[in-house]
Amino acid sequence: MVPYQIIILAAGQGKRMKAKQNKQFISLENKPLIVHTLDVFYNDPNCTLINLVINPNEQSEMENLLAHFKYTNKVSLVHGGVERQDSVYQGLKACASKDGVVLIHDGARPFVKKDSLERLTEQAEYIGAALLAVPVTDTIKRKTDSGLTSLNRNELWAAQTPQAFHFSIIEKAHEHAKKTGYLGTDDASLVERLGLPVEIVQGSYDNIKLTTPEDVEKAQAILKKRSMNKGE
Ligand SMILES: Nc1ccn([C@@H]2O[C@H](COP(=O)(O)OP(=O)(O)OP(=O)(O)O)[C@@H](O)[C@H]2O)c(=O)n1
Ligand SMILES: C[C@](O)(CO)[C@H](O)COP(=O)(O)O
Repeated sequence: MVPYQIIILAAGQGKRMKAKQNKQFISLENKPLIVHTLDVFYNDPNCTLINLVINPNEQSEMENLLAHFKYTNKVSLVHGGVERQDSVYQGLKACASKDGVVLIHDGARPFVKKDSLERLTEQAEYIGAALLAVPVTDTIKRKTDSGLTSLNRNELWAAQTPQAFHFSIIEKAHEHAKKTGYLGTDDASLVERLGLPVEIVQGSYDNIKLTTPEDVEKAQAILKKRSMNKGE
């Protein structure tokens, strides 16, 4: 059992979702998406602090939501930045402890499983950096001006979140990325650039990120499957 702090990112605009509001407020089985995500960590005794990174324009909406769903402790609101990486940086700066293991997670991934979390935090504590990922099932092509090449699928993994780090490692990785002007699409890539080891922990194909409208239907199907399994 590894105690951890977590940064949950909810400060994006959800443009690809094409919804009227930030996708974090989309209702799934009568609960906003971000509440499904928060519940996983709020109810985990190993989670000591949640820095929920938000868009400053949504401060009162988020405060109302936290009050309505009775998050009475361990959740703090932090203002995010323009890019995902800026939001993570703000979340790191707001962490109460600069020690131990810190997780970084997309608010738009509500289906992370408890056993994945346990394996992830153990690896992060041991190695220094770890992420959930699943083997790629499609054949991936690289297209450049000189034509197509096919990548070796046996070596390819689709990165997910949470990603977990010793605080000092991810802090250093973000400072280095800032200094060198590197903008990554995930946090593990910032640690890779320092030349430090990062371990993959196999996650679940259900740990989807809700990105496009089609993902809402997938999420509803996952929730339905879960409630049927509970009733067995
Ligand atoms: N400046 C940003 C950009 C993204 N995120 C968060 O990072 C997660 C992953 O990003 P993505 O799925 O791309 O969300 P959005 O940026 O909201 O979506 P889009 O790119 O379609 O606008 C989301 O939970 C999103 O809220 C964030 O906190 N701050
Ligand atoms: C971090 C991430 O979820 C790993 O798959 C992903 O890279 C986020 O990318 P996005 O473009 O911000 O959705």
